[in-house]
Parts: sequence; structure tokens; C-alpha cells
Amino acid sequence: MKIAVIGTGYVGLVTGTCFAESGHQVTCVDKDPRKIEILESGRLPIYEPGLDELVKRNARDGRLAFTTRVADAVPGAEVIFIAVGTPPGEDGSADLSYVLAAAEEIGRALTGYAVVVNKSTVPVGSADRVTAVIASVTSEPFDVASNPEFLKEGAAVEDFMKPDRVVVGTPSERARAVMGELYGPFVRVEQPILFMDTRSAELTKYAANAMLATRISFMNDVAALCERMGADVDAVRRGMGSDKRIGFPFLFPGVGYGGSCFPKDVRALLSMGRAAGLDFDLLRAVERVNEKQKQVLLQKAQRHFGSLAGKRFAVWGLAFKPRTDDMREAPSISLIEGLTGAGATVAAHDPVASETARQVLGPHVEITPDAWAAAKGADALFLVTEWSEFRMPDLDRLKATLRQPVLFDGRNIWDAGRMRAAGFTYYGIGRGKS
Ligand SMILES: NC(=O)C1=CN([C@@H]2O[C@H](COP(=O)(O)OP(=O)(O)OC[C@H]3O[C@@H](n4cnc5c(N)ncnc54)[C@H](O)[C@@H]3O)[C@@H](O)[C@H]2O)C=CC1
Ligand SMILES: O=C(O)[C@H]1O[C@H](OP(=O)(O)OP(=O)(O)OC[C@H]2O[C@@H](n3ccc(=O)[nH]c3=O)[C@H](O)[C@@H]2O)[C@H](O)[C@@H](O)[C@@H]1O
Repeated sequence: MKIAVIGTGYVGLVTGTCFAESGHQVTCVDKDPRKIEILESGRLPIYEPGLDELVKRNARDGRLAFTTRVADAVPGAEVIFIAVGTPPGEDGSADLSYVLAAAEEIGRALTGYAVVVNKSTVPVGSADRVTAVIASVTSEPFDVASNPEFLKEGAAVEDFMKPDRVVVGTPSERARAVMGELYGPFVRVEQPILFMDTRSAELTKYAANAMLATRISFMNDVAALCERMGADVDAVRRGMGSDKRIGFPFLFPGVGYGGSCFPKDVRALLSMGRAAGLDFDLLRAVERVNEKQKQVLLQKAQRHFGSLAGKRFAVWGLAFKPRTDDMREAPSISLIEGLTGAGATVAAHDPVASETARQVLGPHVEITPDAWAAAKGADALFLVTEWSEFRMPDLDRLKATLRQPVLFDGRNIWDAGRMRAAGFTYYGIGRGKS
């Protein structure tokens, strides 16, 4: 099939590349000429494990092309994906302007029947608005489908290639057939394509993200309770997750969820609820707990040191999660702002996100080329993102490098007993009284 993908961010680039990998002819469009220039030169504008190899191979073999012009990609395409951003507006509701602008450009470029697929995360009812915009600028036949994306950054290719499910919302039999053919190679009987109406598909995406965020906030509050009651959240988590009805994923307490989606999608769902006359109390609490959680390490440091003024702190891990360079709503930002706001200086290291972090954090935060340089002379070390390379540091070297052997482990990746036995003062999240 001939496919066009509008937007080459995490979702668009992965979608386009994975369809090209399965044999389709794909053109990816981005209005940002810098991104297209980078892609055409064989590099990637984002860090996503395994993606660069696939992009290079499919571009070389002529199945994947890039352009800045929607009008170059749409004519003749049977399926056109919209994968542009839907950032939060002032009141938390999703800003649909990029999606509608892309829809209009698509409409103007249509040359015959196509399925226009909305992959961006959009409020319920958006498919109707996309349909209206396209119909207002073309008389060509088309259908609109909602096909929310569930990939995780850092594992995006794997998630796309082997999805737990594919959700497709459309009333059109013809569009269902096209989408069935497209996704057939990616699914099996037990990982089905779930066809439904567009509104249900749009809501499924928000409800799934909100449920995952709820699990995390729930566990962060359980962790807080563990600290007050002298219980160990790791044991509690294992005990809970072993129940098949609960399961293990997304039960890790930490420094709060971040990233480009959970925070914005929780807010957007709350806003949708408000507009529909529903006060989604549970979700408001999820968000409140998350904001509180982002302060947890700062509060532990304040309790330990009293005043933070004049202290030097090291931070390991800046991206909102490992295996990505994405800093959007990263919990490291709140921590570092809290530390520097209290008069401390910060030196930080991230294996991949240093460049994006520098732009977000500004010049007053020292970004070091390796983890040890950040730790040198620090009064304490904060572990914020659980990159694999931080898991087993040389403890003798760490003790000799830090000015004071104090550890704040925001992801519970270190063995508390081992750290204490090695002479560190160790603080985790929900690991007994602290
Ligand atoms: N990042 C993620 O892991 C996931 C994101 N989503 C959703 O997918 C959507 C896209 O997210 P990301 O890929 O992270 O966004 P992004 O911000 O990384 O990329 C969006 C791209 O679209 C381009 N763009 C905007 N308007 C355009 C137009 N009219 N023509 C051509 N290009 C245009 C922008 O220049 C940008 O490069 C959002 O709605 C997001 O909520 C869904 C699942 C996972
Ligand atoms: O809509 C989206 O954009 C995507 O949002 C999340 O994916 P992502 O944000 O890439 O990363 P996650 O692995 O879900 O992590 C999100 C945040 O939650 C935190 N987290 C995750 C799991 C956990 O147990 N505890 C926890 O604190 C992570 O550290 C991170 O800050 C969802 O997992 C994807 O299914 C969804 O497609």
C-alpha cells in the first residue's frame, strides 16, 4: 500500500518506519525542515532504540521517503496517518489545532479515495471534527478512522511491531477492510484488532493512560504509607502483583510519572469530564498525588540536611524514563528546580538526554559528560532515572568520589542493605521508616 504519515515525532516516525518495514511504500511528512534534513541525511531527530537501523534500511531500499510538504505525500496514498502533537491548552484540554491544520492540508491534497487515520491522542468527538474539516475543502471520497497509539518511548519499535492490541474506530466497512489488511501482519488471534465506533476508540486511549497513571499514583501513596508504618513497598508490590487480577506492570513507586503523555492525558481527560458535567474525583487525586511525589526526594533531602543552601548535589538520570532523550515533564526538572531554588548547586548526568536537558534546565545546571564527574565532591547523590548503567556502581569509588556518602534513590534500584553495609546513608521510596 502507499501510505503517508503526517508528523515525524516519536509516533509518526515509528509508525511510518514499521509500515515500511512490513513492505509498504511510506512517505513521512514534517513541517519542521530541520527534522526532514536530519532524516534525509540518515540520522534521527529523536533517540529511540533500534529505530535508526530500521529507518536507514527502509530509506536505502526505497520504501521510506521524507518531505516537508503534505501535498507531496498525499496524492495516491491509500492511507494517511495524522501523528502530530496534541499539547495541553491553558485549561488542560488537548489542543487540536495541529490535527485540524493537518486534516485541512490532507483534504486539499486528496486525489481519490483514502482512509485518513487519526493516530494522535485526541478528545472524544475529534474524528467528527476532522471529517468536517476535510469535507469542507474536498469533494474526493474519504473515510476517517481513529487508531490511537499505545507505544512506550524507549520500547517504541517493539511495542509497535508486537502490539497487545490494535484499536480501530470507524463506522466505514471499507475503512475497516483497509485497516485490517494493514495491521494483519502485526497481530495474532490473541492480540486482536478491536474494531469499534470512533468515540469509543478515542476514549479508550485516554482511559488506558489514566488507568496506568492511577496505578502509579496508588503505589506512590502505598509507598508513603510504608514509610510511616515501617513496611517495605517492594515486598508489598510483589505480594500485590502476584495476584493475577492485579498483575505486576506499572506498580513501581518512584519520583512521579512524567513524559509527554500521562500528565497531559490525565489533565485532558479531567477537562473532558468537566465539559461533560462529570467531576472525575479519582483522577484529580491521581494528579495531586503525582505533583506531591515529584517533591518527595527534595523533602527527604531537606529533612536530612536541614538547609540545602551552599550544598552541591549530583543527579544521575534526567530523562523522564530510561532509553529515551525525552525531557517533557521529567520529574528531574522539579527536583533540580527545588534544589537550586533552595540555594544548592547541581551537577547532573544522563547517558542520552544531556543535550535536551541542557536546553530545558538552562546554563545554571552543570551537565557532565559522565556520571562520576557529576558525583565528584557532591554532598549527596540523587538517582532519578533508572538507566541500567547506574544499577551497580563501584561502591568504593562512589564513596571516594562523593563528599558525603548520602544516597537518595528515587527508583529503588539499589539494595538498601548493601548500601548501608557499605557505609552509605540510604533513602529509597517506601522502604521502611525513614
Ligand atoms: N510520544 C509517545 O510516546 C506517544 C504519543 N502519542 C500521541 O501521539 C501524538 C504525537 O506525539 P509525538 O510523536 O510524541 O509528538 P512530537 O511532538 O514528537 O511530534 C509531532 C510532529 O508533528 C509535526 N507537525 C505538526 N503539525 C504538522 C503538520 N501540519 N504537517 C507536518 N508535520 C506537522 C511537528 O513538527 C512534530 O515534529 C500526540 O497526540 C501524543 O499524545 C501516543 C502514544 C505514544
Ligand atoms: O500515550 C503515550 O504517549 C504513552 O504513554 C505511556 O508511555 P511512556 O510515557 O512512553 O512511558 P511509560 O513507560 O508508560 O512511563 C511513563 C512514566 O511513568 C513512570 N512509571 C512507569 C511505570 C511504573 O511502574 N512507575 C512509574 O513511575 C515512568 O518512570 C515515566 O515517568 C504508556 O505506557 C503508553 O502505552 C502510551 O502509548
